[in-house]
Amino acid sequence: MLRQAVRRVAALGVGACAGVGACAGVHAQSLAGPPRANKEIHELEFRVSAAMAEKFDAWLPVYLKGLLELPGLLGAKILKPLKPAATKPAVIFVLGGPGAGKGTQSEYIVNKYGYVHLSAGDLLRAERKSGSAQGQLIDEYIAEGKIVPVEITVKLLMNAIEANGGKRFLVDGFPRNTNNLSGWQQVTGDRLRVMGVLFYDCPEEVMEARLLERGKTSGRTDDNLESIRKRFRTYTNETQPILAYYEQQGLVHKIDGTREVEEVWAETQDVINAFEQELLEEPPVTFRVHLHANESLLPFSARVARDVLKEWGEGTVQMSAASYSVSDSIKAFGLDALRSFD
Ligand SMILES: Nc1ncnc2c1ncn2[C@@H]1O[C@H](COP(=O)(O)OP(=O)(O)O)[C@@H](O)[C@H]1O
Ligand SMILES: Nc1ccn([C@H]2C[C@H](O)[C@@H](COP(=O)(O)OP(=O)(O)O)O2)c(=O)n1
Repeated sequence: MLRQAVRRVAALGVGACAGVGACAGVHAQSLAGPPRANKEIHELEFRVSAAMAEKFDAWLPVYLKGLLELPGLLGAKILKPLKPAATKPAVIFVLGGPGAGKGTQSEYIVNKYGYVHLSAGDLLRAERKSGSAQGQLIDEYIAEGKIVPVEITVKLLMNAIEANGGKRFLVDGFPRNTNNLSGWQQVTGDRLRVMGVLFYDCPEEVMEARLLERGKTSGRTDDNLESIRKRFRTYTNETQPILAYYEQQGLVHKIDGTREVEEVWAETQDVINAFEQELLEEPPVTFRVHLHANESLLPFSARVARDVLKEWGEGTVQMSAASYSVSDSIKAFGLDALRSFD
């Protein structure tokens, strides 16, 4: 009987069985074609939960290098460079007028959900205090209720994000104008995943009363009536258009910030829970590898299945394997374009 040009050998959970051939559910899918060459390309596909994808991406090339020591294995290529959304740090922006309750709710979120809280205002105030060259400029902007140039703010934010290495960030009080927004987009590109915007909506008279109260103890140079009013103008003229921008993208979650802290918190949790759910439901990431070998797929696939099970445990990685004769696979996959892992 003619050997099939393509044999889809298995679609199995690595944890489900010890060897490919022994698995229930193994099936052969026949595609017409005469036998060509002895050499085969073994295509292995790994489906990895989004949460594990980054670690798997780091492990796979190292593992394949070791695997190449096996006799009969001629080479290995990783087909798909990895850049899934799931591996990017998630960012939630927290916006609202001065005194709307951004900092208060952010603290609650940090305590319950473990997000890293980055307040643009706090970072700027810390930078000012550190006595850096730009300290005086920051000082003037803050007292005047104006928005500091983004080159300064985005650098502080990115330094904090990179230094922290966390996965979920609350970016509070940013982006506050178009300059903030474009600077952020330029610097972060697609490295971060913006999940949405928490927007605390509160009328000026409520915010003003809160800020004057806060000013009795905050020690902030801008919690006085003159600066507060300037900040309100900046908020209306510069920040509200940013909210409109994100609203158009369906990313804004508006929360009535006038109510008691606990009531605001209850609604905040609903929004964060929805984000958390979204992050959990991230689809798995698929990695594809081609192994070049002399004949016989089964021993290699079984070996990889065992190794993956040992390394990653039951049910973590789903693996399937297929075998192609070299002449067919060159056509099917444009092998010239493949990325070598080394
Ligand atoms: N829902 C609320 N009801 C009453 N006071 C609040 C509420 N949320 C915050 N505050 C108080 O109002 C002031 C401003 O809140 P804060 O969280 O610092 O606002 P923001 O970070 O938006 O400037 C603080 O003194 C805070 O304790
Ligand atoms: N993205 C930002 C955030 C804050 N700032 C400056 C200007 C703001 O009036 C002050 C205070 O901001 P902060 O968010 O700490 O406090 P309020 O929301 O105004 O109460 O910091 C900025 O220049 N750019």
